[in-house]
Amino acid sequence: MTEKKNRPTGSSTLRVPGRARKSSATPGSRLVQNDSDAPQKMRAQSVSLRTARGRTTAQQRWLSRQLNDPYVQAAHKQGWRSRAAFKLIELDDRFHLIRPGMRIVDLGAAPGGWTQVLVKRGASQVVGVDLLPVEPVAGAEIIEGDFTDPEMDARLISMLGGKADLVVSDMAPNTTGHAPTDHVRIIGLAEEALHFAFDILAEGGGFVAKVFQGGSEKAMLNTMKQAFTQVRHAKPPASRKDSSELYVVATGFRPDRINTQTA
Ligand SMILES: C[S@@+](CC[C@H](N)C(=O)[O-])C[C@H]1O[C@@H](n2cnc3c(N)ncnc32)[C@H](O)[C@@H]1O
Repeated sequence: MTEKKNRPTGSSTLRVPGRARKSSATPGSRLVQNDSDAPQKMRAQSVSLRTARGRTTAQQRWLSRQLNDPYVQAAHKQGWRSRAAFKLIELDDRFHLIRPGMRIVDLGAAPGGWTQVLVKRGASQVVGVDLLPVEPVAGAEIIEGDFTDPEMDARLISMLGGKADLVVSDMAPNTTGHAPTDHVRIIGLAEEALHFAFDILAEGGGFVAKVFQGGSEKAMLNTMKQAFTQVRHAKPPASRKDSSELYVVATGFRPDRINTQTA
């Protein structure tokens, strides 16, 4: 198993309802919105005025965007816990990543939207982890904890009880508002996820991770190109246009191509 301390730092088209209708989905309702570009950004804008209802202007803006977001409304209607669920649905529709009977690890699972999709699309075993608590998802096991803890890999591997067919990571650190810092942080998480994938993936397995548009992930991409048959970038339609997030999708894991330098 790769030691964490040695690791580098660092469709069917979705039919969404029209934008006009108001939804009952508010931040207090069951649908939890924790995409990387949401409340953290709000917190970063610390200087803001409070409205008559006690919300900051940034909170007011976020709420208004939520209420007018067709994906938020569709998630609420269809029972997904996050609008992020649609990102995985769209990625899967395009790349055919999830197949019945698969064993899958879900990194950064809260509030559980991707986990729901994985189970719904037939995964036989789903193991997830998040810093935040996640309400149980039938058919999945989720640990509350930090994926970067040195013992977390072993815990996840033992819970899965065998090799994984797919590792997905939607992990996003709290954003600082300083793009280069945010980029380095998210790439650090994605690299950890990749090296974990090297430890746990079966031959032919797949890997999906959230990254931010930037440039410094070249080293990670080169490593991935050695270890997988195909590596592509994708920005699913559900990913907000004003967010620099995108996903790297690697398929056809080739364990024989992993050498000590790569791992
Ligand atoms: C965008 S959300 C994931 C949304 C999820 N895919 C869904 O559909 O519901 C990103 C998550 O990454 C988690 N995260 C960030 N850093 C983490 C870490 N070091 N270990 C575990 N989870 C982490 C955050 O707590 C957050 O819940």
